[in-house]
Amino acid sequence: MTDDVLVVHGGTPLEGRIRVRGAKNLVSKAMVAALLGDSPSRLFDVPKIRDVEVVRGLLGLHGVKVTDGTEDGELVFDPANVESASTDQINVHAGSSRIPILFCGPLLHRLGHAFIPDLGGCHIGPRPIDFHLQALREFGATVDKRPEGLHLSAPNGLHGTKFALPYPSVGATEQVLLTAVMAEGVTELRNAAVEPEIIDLICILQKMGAIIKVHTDRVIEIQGVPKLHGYTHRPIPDRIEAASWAAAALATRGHVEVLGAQQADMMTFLNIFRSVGGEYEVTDARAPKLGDPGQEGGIRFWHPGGELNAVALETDVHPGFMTDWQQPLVVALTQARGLSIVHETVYEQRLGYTEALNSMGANIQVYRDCLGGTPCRFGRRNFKHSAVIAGPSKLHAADLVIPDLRAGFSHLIAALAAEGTSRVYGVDLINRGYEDFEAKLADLGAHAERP
Ligand SMILES: CC(=O)N[C@H]1[C@@H](OP(=O)(O)OP(=O)(O)OC[C@H]2O[C@@H](n3ccc(=O)[nH]c3=O)[C@H](O)[C@@H]2O)O[C@H](CO)[C@@H](O)[C@@H]1O
Ligand SMILES: C=C(OP(=O)(O)O)C(=O)O
Repeated sequence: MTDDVLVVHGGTPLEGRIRVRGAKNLVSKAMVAALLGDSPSRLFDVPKIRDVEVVRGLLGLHGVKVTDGTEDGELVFDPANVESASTDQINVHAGSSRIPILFCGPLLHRLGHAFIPDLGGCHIGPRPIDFHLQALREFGATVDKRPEGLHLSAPNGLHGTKFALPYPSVGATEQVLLTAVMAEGVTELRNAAVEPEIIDLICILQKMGAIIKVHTDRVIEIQGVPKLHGYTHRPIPDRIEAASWAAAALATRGHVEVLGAQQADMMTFLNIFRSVGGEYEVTDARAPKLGDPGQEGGIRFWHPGGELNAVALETDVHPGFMTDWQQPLVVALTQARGLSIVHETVYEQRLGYTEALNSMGANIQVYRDCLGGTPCRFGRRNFKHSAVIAGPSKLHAADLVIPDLRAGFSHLIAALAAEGTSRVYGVDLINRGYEDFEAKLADLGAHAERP
């Protein structure tokens, strides 16, 4: 752990321009979808992040030939040899990723069986997969959960089903989509997740030949088809990374332009950003400002000076305030005057990082109560899932250890906003979801270096 540390000299506003590429929470699923095609697929703007490396490795173990395309960030997937791949290597740990669970449907369609190693991902709650397993069984698969992972089989193929999610789980919705598209007959999914990344995955599957209807009130209907072909796709940009840099601009009283950021995917964040007192300008390549014909699309975020305002926010499924936006933004809330309230309703244990912020001088109290407009699944279940942030607090440097991906970025922002020199340990974890973040910090004028 000693070499995995970043020395951060705080107190300098971040100023400059960075670019976000394909969304971490879509690109990895698009890669899995390529397994379903009977011809090659091309995916553009793939960020160089750990989650992509893990899925690229797993695809390779399953016989998919993954090569770099001609454009920077382009990957080409050739699934021709999946049936002949030897799968004895598959007991590889999923590492840091949650994606392996999404291989179930595609492998069952291609091979009639599958082994899925245990899952990684952020430690922000139990993160059960009961909805996934229930759905797979409803499609006709047998699922045997063992200590080393999941053993699945569907010798007679998979058939469509009617399935209602108890909670609009993103992963479980993707599990159903990736399985239903080639199942025999129609599948109706109720209470589905409808995040932008889900809709983009549906666009990819539709390009491949799938028939998917997105009805109102979170109902998705999939007509199974016997075969799918490859796709060519440029994914939606990473709205979580964009929001993370926006929060960094606010916390350090800086000005950051995020090229590639898309307003439509970030509207709830933009509303909160403005309510806190941040300023932003959407730049649209299709509607360039007068006199700036060559303008690229993106969003400029800046701290206008003066004080920030405390706000009350509740994380929720889309179109609510995304849970992954919460951790970076809270650092900016420590700088706002008054009492801010955060009610985290998606994950049970996503506020642990606030202890580190308190060790830097922040004033954050966490509660088991639902401190929000709507009671959530965690009320009276002993989970500290609400926080009150009193500000403004002057942050001072500290030694920090990163517990998970977004808390990692939150610690980075806090170190940048604090006075003095902090040491952020376990910083490599940030590479799981933020491409070239150290280079981006340098581009934005941050004073941070490896010892
Ligand atoms: C790789 C990826 O895309 N990760 C995202 C995905 O995670 P992921 O797909 O794991 O998130 P889910 O939406 O499934 O999980 C949210 C909640 O659903 C419940 N649940 C989920 C599945 C299940 O089988 N049983 C169950 O009870 C849990 O309470 C969990 O806390 O969506 C989350 C919510 O937008 C994001 O924070 C993650 O960044
Ligand atoms: C929770 C996250 O990712 P994962 O689901 O991959 O752990 C995240 O991206 O904030």
